Formats: sequence, C-alpha cells, structure tokens
Amino acid sequence: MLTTTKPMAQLLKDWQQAKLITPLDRHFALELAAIEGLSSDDADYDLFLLICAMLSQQLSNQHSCLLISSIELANPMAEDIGHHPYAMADNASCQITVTHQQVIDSIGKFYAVTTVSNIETSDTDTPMILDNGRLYLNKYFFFETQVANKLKQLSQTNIATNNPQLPSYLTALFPIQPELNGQLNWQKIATATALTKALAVITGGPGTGKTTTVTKLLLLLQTQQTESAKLTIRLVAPTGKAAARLSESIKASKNRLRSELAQDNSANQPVLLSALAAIPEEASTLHRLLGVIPHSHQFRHHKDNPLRLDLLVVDEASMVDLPMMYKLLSALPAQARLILLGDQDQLASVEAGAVLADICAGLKNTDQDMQAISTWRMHYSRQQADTIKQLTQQDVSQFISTNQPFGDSLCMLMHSHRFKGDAGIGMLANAVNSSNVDNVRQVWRRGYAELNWFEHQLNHQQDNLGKQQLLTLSVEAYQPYLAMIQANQQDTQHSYSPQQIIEQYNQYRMLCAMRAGEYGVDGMNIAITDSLRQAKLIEPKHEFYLGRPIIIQSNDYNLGLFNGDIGLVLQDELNPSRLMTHFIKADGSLLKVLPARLPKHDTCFAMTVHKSQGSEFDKVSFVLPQRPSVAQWQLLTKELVYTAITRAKNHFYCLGSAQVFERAVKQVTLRASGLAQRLWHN
Ligand SMILES: Nc1ncnc2c1ncn2[C@@H]1O[C@H](COP(=O)(O)OP(=O)(O)OP(=O)(O)O)[C@@H](O)[C@H]1O
Repeated sequence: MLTTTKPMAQLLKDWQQAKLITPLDRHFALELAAIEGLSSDDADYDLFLLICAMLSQQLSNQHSCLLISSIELANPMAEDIGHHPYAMADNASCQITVTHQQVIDSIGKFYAVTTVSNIETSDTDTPMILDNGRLYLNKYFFFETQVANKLKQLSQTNIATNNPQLPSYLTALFPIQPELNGQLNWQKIATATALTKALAVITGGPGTGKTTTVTKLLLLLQTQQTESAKLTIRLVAPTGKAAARLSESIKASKNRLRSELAQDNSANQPVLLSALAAIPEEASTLHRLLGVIPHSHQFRHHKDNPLRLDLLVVDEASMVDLPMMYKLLSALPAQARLILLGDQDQLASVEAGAVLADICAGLKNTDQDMQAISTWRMHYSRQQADTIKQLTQQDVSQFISTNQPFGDSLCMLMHSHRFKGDAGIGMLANAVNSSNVDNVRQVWRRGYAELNWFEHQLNHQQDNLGKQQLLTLSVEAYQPYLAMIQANQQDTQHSYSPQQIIEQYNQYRMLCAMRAGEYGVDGMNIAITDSLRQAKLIEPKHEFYLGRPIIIQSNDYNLGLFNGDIGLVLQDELNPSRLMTHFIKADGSLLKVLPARLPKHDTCFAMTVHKSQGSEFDKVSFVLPQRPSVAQWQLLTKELVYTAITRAKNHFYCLGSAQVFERAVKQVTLRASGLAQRLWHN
C-alpha cells in the first residue's frame, strides 16, 4: 500500500526537520498509533502514521479536515517537497500504491476512526471520524455538523409577516432607484429575506450597502413589535476595530434615515421614526458578547446559559472561524434570529474553516467562466420567491431552484455604491477577485489617478528605488498626525484631542503581505521609523516616543485590550509630562494605558493585511515581498490581495513586481471542509 524510502517514523522525523510538518503533527501521529496499538511490525503502521500526520498538518493550515481524494498519491508531500532543497537533496519521500478509495477503505478499518455515512452528528468518541472521504478530528467533525445543523434549522424557520403595512413601509424605505434601470433591488430583497427567515446572510463587497440595508431591516423588524415589546437586538463583530466601525456605520446610517424620514410626510412617518429609535448603535466584540472567562477557552454564555437577545447581527462574518461559529450558535437562545453580514471574498478566518465562504458556496455559478461579470447565482424556492414578490414587488422567479432550500436565507449585494462606475480601486478589486490577470493588467495600464504602482527596482548601490518612493510617500501620509502632535507641544491654546489625532493617523496605513523580512511588517516598520526620524517628525530615542503607533499582539482582559487593538503614544492631557498609550474602544470611549503596562505589542506604521480586516483607510499602501520563499508563496493568495485593495477608500499604492502580484492573483484559497456540502447537498 505504501512504498517509502525510509521507515515512516524516520520520514516523519526528516519532514519535521525540513519543516514540512510540525513537531505537533509528528507527535500526534505517534501518539495515536500507540493508542491504536500499532507498532512498526504492523502492515498498516506506515499508512496510519502518514494519514494522522497529514490530518494534523491540514488543521494547522486552517483546513477543517483532510480530503483523502486530494492526496497526491505519487508523493503525498509533493507540493512542499518539490520546492524544498533539503527534501530534493535527500530521498525522504513515500508513495501510496493504491487508489484513493482503497485508502479510504483502509482508514475506515482503524479502531481510532469511526466511519459515518450520511448522518449529521455523531456521538462516537473515537479520535477521528471519516465521513464521505473526509477525515476529521472528532472535535472538528462535531463543530462542523453542529454549525451546519443549527444554520439549516434557522434557515428553515419561517417568520410570519402578517402586518399589512409592511409592503408600504418597504416602499417608503426603498423608493424606486432610477439608476437601477429596472434591475432587481437586492437591498430590498435582502430586507425581505431577513423579515421572513430566522437566518439571513447578507454578503457583498465593500460599499454595497450591507450596513444601510441592515439598518432598514432592523427598523422594519421593530415596526412589527409593540412599543413595550421591542426586540432586544445585539450588534457584534469579531474584532474591536470592526465593532467600532459597525457602530459608526450604524449611527451614520440611522442619521441618514432620520433625515430622509423627516422629509416623508406620509402616515408611515411616526411608526418608522419610533422604530428607528429602537435600533441599538453600540456594537461589541464577539468575545465580549459571549463573556470571556480569563485563562479559559470557555465562555460564560453557551447552550445551558444562552444569551439574552432576540436578534443577533454579526458583521465581518468572514473572520469568524469554525470553532467560534459553533460557540456563537450554541449560545443563541432557541427563538433568536441571526443575521450574518460580510464579504465572502475576503481572507478567510485566521483559524480553521471558511464558514462564510462555505455558506455562500452554493451560490457559486459553475456554468460561467471566470471572465463573466457575475460568478454568483441566487437560489430561491418558489414559496420564498412568492413571499419576496408579495412584500417587495421584486420578481426573483428566474432564480427559482428546487432542492436548494438553504438559498432562501441568502442574499448577495453586488452593486458597490462606494466604487462608482469605473473607479480604479473598484475595477482592480473586481479583476483581482475574479482571478483575471488580463483584466488586472488592463486596470494598471489605464493609469487611474487613485492607483499607483512602485516596482521593486534595485540601482547600482543595491538601493530599492520603489521602496524609497513608497517611504517618501509614507512620510508625507503620516506627517499630518505627527504635525498635530508637534502643534500640541508648541501651542497649548489650540490643542488637538487624542481622538482627532488618532482619526488623522487612521487616514493612511501600510499593509504588508508578510510579517518577517525586509518587505514584511518588521522590516517596513523599521524603515518608516527611520524615514520619519530623518524627517524630524518623530524622536525615537526611547522605546516609547511621542506619536509611536502601537498594535496589541495578545489579549489582556484586565486592561480591556485585545489582539489587534491599535493606539498611539501621546501626552496625557491630565498630566502632559507623562506619556500614555491612547486607544479608542468599540463604544467610542478613550482608553489610556501606561506604556510599561502594555501587553505584547509592536509598532504599527505597517501592519499585516490579516490584521487590517474590518478596517478601512483613506489611503493604503500594500507591500509584496521581492523574492518570496516557498512558505511565503503559499500565503500570497488572491483573497489577500483583494482584502488589501478593499481596505482603501480613495487611494491604493502597491510596491511589488508584476510577476508576484499576478501569481498571487491566480492563487485561490481552498480550505478543505464539508460544511458547504452539509448545508447545500444533504
Ligand atoms: N441604495 C443606495 N443608493 C445610494 N447610496 C447607497 C445605497 N446603499 C448604500 N449607499 C451608500 O453607500 C455607502 C456604503 O454603504 P454601506 O456602508 O451601507 O455599505 P457596506 O456594504 O456596509 O460597506 P462596508 O463594506 O464598508 O461595510 C454609504 O455612503 C451609503 O450611504
């Protein structure tokens, strides 16, 4: 079944040394083999070790399971080994000499593995579970099946809308838009979806109106309640920054609606205004909602102590990983409704799974090629299409599908109100998102004012001219907030508040694809710090200097600081001789922390694209490595590039080489998971 150049236990050691697998992967395999009662004399020992190590490796790479059919039989470590100098020089390889199906059959015979078929949960306690050619760790199988069951159950829960006024309210909130040219108003359809289903998933790229839509639909939901029994609504996002942005967006959206409704003299006005007031404005993080218990992975709220709410809105849902989604869904009270908002094309969560992408997977239009404008297609049951028509007068009958009931809960907004018409950032984001390299080239060639390319280009002295240009630009972009700090020191009459300075600092950010190296966050932070020092905008004589931006790298529940929180070292207004790190919390309040008390942190002139999710900046620069290593190539995906571009509101600069940019655009993230299958095909 297996031919190896060395005994498998030795191969695992070699692969670990070559960093193809981690020590955890190797020990996991050896430990389970011992539990299975296998020794090197047993015929299946090598296969067992290999499969266990690969499963563990898949989990470290954020997959939920090991898809057996994706194993390269001729060389299971082929992808990595092919590039690796150690492995190429040595003969540390193996080959599976049977078919994938025979591998599946053999795995199914191990005591440590329970095979399940077409059942959705398992109470078995074997360490691994085999389902439909996918091998799971028991825990991940449990998470995945529970998440699928709960989402399907919510999606199948219809909510009766018997208020005869509802269509008229919908018309008031979604007046005919001439620019739609008679096309469907998806914001209105999304609203009807959330009014009629316990689960609504509203996805779309930046500026497609997710927050605007959700504000209107929350308003309409509140009109369905009596004055004394309004819904308890909670708004959450995965990070503090994303929660703060959600709060700001909801406030802005409520203000816009309030002034629109003030113009409306119809009989609807008082009801709608009163419902508008019942929409909360404060958003919190998922962790805060669930109730963190310090030094524990458990939360205060769970199945037996559910949250007290009627409706939960989760923004930036693409950042929520599988275990977190499980915990969140378990803590939902039985009657609660759920609305998930997010951009399915962004980077998937840092931990295992790609829950939002899996939820949307059934909408992928497999009939169309990548050149097509839209690669998505909605699916509605006839009953849901009728309900939508009745409430909104929007005819979605062209999207009627049988056997896709989960589609009734989904709605995708495709028209960006931020990137109008042929705006460069929107065009580039679309071209990248569809992995279309020709279109990407065309967009760059058109020379849009809001897009700037800096090529990695070395001169005779080995100075990188592109990098120099980007550093000059970064000094200019950071100068305004540093000038505000300097003005505060010189002129006590006209002092800028910490909030104003932080807001100015947030206008620009450098995002790096990588953490380490000259072109990673580490190297670029050093380079910008040096450039700002030369420009006399900062004086980094000590570790904490005026204007130093700080990003928190671990959670400190006592201080209320969390991984990814960003603040600035500024003079304390109450005691100007003292420096404090100033953070703006999700609720808009200011948190001041003595620099010496900060948990693990870094400088934040440059940050990773991953950490920038949920944030937006007026100007963004994106730095790609000059010569990516094998490991770095794997991280350079089109989701990473798309996420970086869509953080920019008005200007996007990129330092890179065309070859690296284009190869990244072609590399699409695929995470092994059975969630899409469970939601759409079971
Ligand atoms: N139907 C519409 N017609 C005109 N403008 C709209 C419409 N919907 C939204 N907008 C405007 O587009 C902008 C972005 O809307 P919104 O913030 O709701 O989008 P979003 O999808 O939540 O964005 P983000 O991805 O940034 O969270 C806002 O200025 C909003 O007023």
